[in-house]
Amino acid sequence: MLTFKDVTFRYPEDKEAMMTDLSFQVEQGEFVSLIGASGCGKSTIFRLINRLLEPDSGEIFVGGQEIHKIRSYAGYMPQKDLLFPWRTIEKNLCLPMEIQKIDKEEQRRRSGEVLKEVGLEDYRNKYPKDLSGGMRQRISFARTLLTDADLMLLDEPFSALDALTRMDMQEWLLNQWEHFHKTILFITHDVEEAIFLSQKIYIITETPITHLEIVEVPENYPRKRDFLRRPEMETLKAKLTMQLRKQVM
Ligand SMILES: Nc1ncnc2c1ncn2[C@@H]1O[C@H](COP(=O)(O)OP(=O)(O)OP(=O)(O)O)[C@@H](O)[C@H]1O
Repeated sequence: MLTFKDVTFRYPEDKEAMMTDLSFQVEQGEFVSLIGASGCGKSTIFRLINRLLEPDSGEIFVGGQEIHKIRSYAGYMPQKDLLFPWRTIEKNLCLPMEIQKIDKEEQRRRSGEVLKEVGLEDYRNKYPKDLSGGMRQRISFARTLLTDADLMLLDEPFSALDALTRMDMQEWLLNQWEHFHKTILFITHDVEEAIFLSQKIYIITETPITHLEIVEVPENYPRKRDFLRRPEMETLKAKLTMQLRKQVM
């Protein structure tokens, strides 16, 4: 689904490259978390996929095609929901479709459908202020779904939520993933969140990034949270935490 092939990138202001000859793949339908110390380049990888930045060399492919040759191949969900407070939930969901000049009836139909999928159809005419943090992130996820892209880039979407809502949202997200069969690349700082959610964890171990270390999480879905308390998972959690701390020290 996603391929980085020998990608090199340096911010123009920086002396050193952020990544050199970085290659990795994410397969269709996978749930992959991307972890690494603060400032190591996780969001830069997302910006390269979104084409907010261009590599100095190398290629990025989605679905086997070079990304500069295709449109609407990735949906992006940021940490903050970025909903407009003066627009109703429906109007917020319709905004990207308005920009694409999609017919009003079709906008209503599609936003209604997706609101039902995320369990918030009764909130169509409410405003963002009427919703809890978790609900707003569900709306933000719904808006990402409306891009119709198979690849979803989720950048720490739950980091601003309280611990209990965050757990609910993690379980909710896994249900959505199983339902929609999307490919998810998920940035998090939380090692336990990465283990609970993903099939594979890609770790940035150094900058410039030359490779990603890959760890597989040996647990089938649907997952129950108590698998995190098993000794081998505690060991994995300790190993990943140590790896991240080593980068900071
Ligand atoms: N526009 C820019 N110009 C120059 N340097 C930048 C720019 N944007 C980011 N950087 C630097 O690039 C590095 C990687 O930033 P990036 O946002 O990708 O890190 P991150 O791993 O996502 O960090 P965090 O976990 O804190 O969100 C940082 O050191 C940052 O200061």
